[in-house]
Amino acid sequence: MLVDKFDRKIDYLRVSVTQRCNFRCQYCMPEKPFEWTPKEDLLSYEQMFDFIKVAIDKGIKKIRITGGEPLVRDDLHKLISMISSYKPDIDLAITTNAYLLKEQIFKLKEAGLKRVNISLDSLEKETFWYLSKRDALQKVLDSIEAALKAEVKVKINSVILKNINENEILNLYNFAKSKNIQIRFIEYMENKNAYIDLKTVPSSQIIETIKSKYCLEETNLPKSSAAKLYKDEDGYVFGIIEPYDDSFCKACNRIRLSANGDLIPCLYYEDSLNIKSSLHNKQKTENILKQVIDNRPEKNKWSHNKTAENTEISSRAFYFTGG
Ligand SMILES: Nc1nc2c(ncn2[C@@H]2O[C@H](COP(=O)(O)OP(=O)(O)OP(=O)(O)O)[C@@H](O)[C@H]2O)c(=O)[nH]1
Ligand SMILES: C[S@@+](CC[C@H](N)C(=O)[O-])C[C@H]1O[C@@H](n2cnc3c(N)ncnc32)[C@H](O)[C@@H]1O
Ligand code: SF4
Ligand code: SF4
Repeated sequence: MLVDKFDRKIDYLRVSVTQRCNFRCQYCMPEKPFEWTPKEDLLSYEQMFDFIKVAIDKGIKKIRITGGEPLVRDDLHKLISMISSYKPDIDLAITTNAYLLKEQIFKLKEAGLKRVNISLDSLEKETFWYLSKRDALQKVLDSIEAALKAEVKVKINSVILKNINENEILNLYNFAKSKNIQIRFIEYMENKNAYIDLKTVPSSQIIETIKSKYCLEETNLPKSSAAKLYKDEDGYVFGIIEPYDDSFCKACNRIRLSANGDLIPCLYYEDSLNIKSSLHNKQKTENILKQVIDNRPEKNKWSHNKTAENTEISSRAFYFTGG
């Protein structure tokens, strides 16, 4: 079992398989090209799997494949299949913008994928384009249908931004509710790769907006993710993710592997150790894993510094860490 020095059990690994993406979401990536890690520095699937086996043997029970956009690697089903053959009962999921999901979902499901979290920030064609710089809404909606048809468990993630899609909170809510999909609204997290004029919509405003139509209560459902869960009067459950809040750090169970082999102890700290050169040696890989877990901070950097002039802006790119 993997336990850090704050007595938190680590059983969730997020693996980023690429930094590249077919979208340019304003809150995540600059529009102009920038430097990617050279191809030769990226891990192959075999190398990722070498690490994943060690992690599973040490107690990892949930693996999420992310990116960049994981489905730009159109052979992703191969990695899914390696993991699922090694540990069939693992909670195996991906986080995706879903642009390429419809054509891959059956292969992925067959390979052992159990869940998919889909990013969907707008149901309006123009706003979708404005946010992601791609005319892709219909393809994403078709992919959602395809995933439901394939009977893969779906969640939706929506980042809500001031004056951009804050008017769509209820539409997104009703859309997800009508399909019985859990939606999680995410507070925008400032970072150096995002467009500068973006402003977050606080979770309190999101809740108030939903309360204007529905009666809500906070739930006592078991929490395995960063989301606070609420239930409306019809029993529909949705979530709010407040990245600046540190309350879920107390139960944080996750570490991250980047596409170039950086093992990252916490989303909000710059520290990491690269495992690439150790992968041929199981003992060395285990040692690095242990070191990274020993190095996990108690909580995120912004815990006591939430006012504007004190707040640090993360220079870590979401498309690098996988979110
Ligand atoms: N602060 C913080 N935010 C996180 C962390 N992990 C995920 N998030 C945020 O939650 C968002 C959604 O994450 P997902 O990729 O859907 O994964 P998840 O929430 O673990 O998904 P489930 O396994 O379905 O609960 C990410 O984009 C991040 O904004 C974390 O460790 N710390
Ligand atoms: C980095 S993306 C990678 C996976 C995939 N490309 C996708 O968009 O779902 C993972 C998650 O991070 C979220 N994200 C990216 N930048 C963010 C930011 N600045 N603040 C909050 N969430 C962010 C996205 O909305 C997405 O749900
Ligand atoms: S949030 Fe996901 S889809 Fe959007 S640019 Fe970042 S990696 Fe790509
Ligand atoms: S901020 Fe760090 S410690 Fe807190 S939940 Fe995220 S990864 Fe875990």
